[in-house]
Amino acid sequence: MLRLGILIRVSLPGLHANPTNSRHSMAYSAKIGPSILSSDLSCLGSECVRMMECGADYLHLDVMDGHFVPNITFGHPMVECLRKTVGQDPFFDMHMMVSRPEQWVKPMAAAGASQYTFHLEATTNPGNLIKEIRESGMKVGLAIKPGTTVEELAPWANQIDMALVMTVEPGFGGQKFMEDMMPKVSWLRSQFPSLDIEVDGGVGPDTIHKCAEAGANMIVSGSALIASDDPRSVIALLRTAVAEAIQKRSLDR
Ligand SMILES: O=C(CO)[C@H](O)[C@H](O)COP(=O)(O)O
Ligand SMILES: [Fe+2]
Repeated sequence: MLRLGILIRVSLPGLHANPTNSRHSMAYSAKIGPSILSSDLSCLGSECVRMMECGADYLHLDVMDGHFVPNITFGHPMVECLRKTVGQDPFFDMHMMVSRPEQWVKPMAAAGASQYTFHLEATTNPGNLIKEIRESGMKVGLAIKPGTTVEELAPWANQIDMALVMTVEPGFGGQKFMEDMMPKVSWLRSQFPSLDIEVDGGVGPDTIHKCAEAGANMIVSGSALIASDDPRSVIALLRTAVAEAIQKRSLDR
């Protein structure tokens, strides 16, 4: 039986697009981040605590503004309350499905966000936004919608901590997983072997193996996990699938 959360070291000379300027460490691991979008929103704090107690590695918090996507969720005041409820330790990955993501960097940092994941489609100046996020003390995630090519993300890959490949059109939980996004993940993994690569949308026990084989290591799961009678087992299953794929990839080298 594999130990959960297996960590591997990768060393593939020549494959990284720009190894000398890369921010990525030479290790990545399987991490599972529940999306609490599908939970009872009147109990967000206790749902976050429940997910962490069930073995989640981080929390994926979906911020929607009703403009970039046709839905509204919550903003930084809610994040501040969640931080107080769960304490300092849990990692908050803010999935910012908002227009003008620049305007929420400082409020989110002050509220206790750990990583600010913005959409490439939402800004005209990704370089400046990356700099502002980092100066605010957060990690940087860069997300692309299904219609955006991975080549458009590539120029920024060495400046970010995580790339998010959306596997549904952003806006709603509970949608069908888009398997045709997997070539994007495979390409990113081949070009940036140590980059954290996240998938989000329709991911659960039925679809995790496609994501893991393609090379994703940060797994967002919403409805499949939250609605489960046994979220602890689902989290363990997802993590094991990713950890085994990481180990297989390292052995294949
Ligand atoms: O960003 C999102 C939607 O835009 C959510 O994170 C995502 O949909 C997770 O929920 P599910 O696993 O139910 O698809
Ligand atoms: Fe999300």
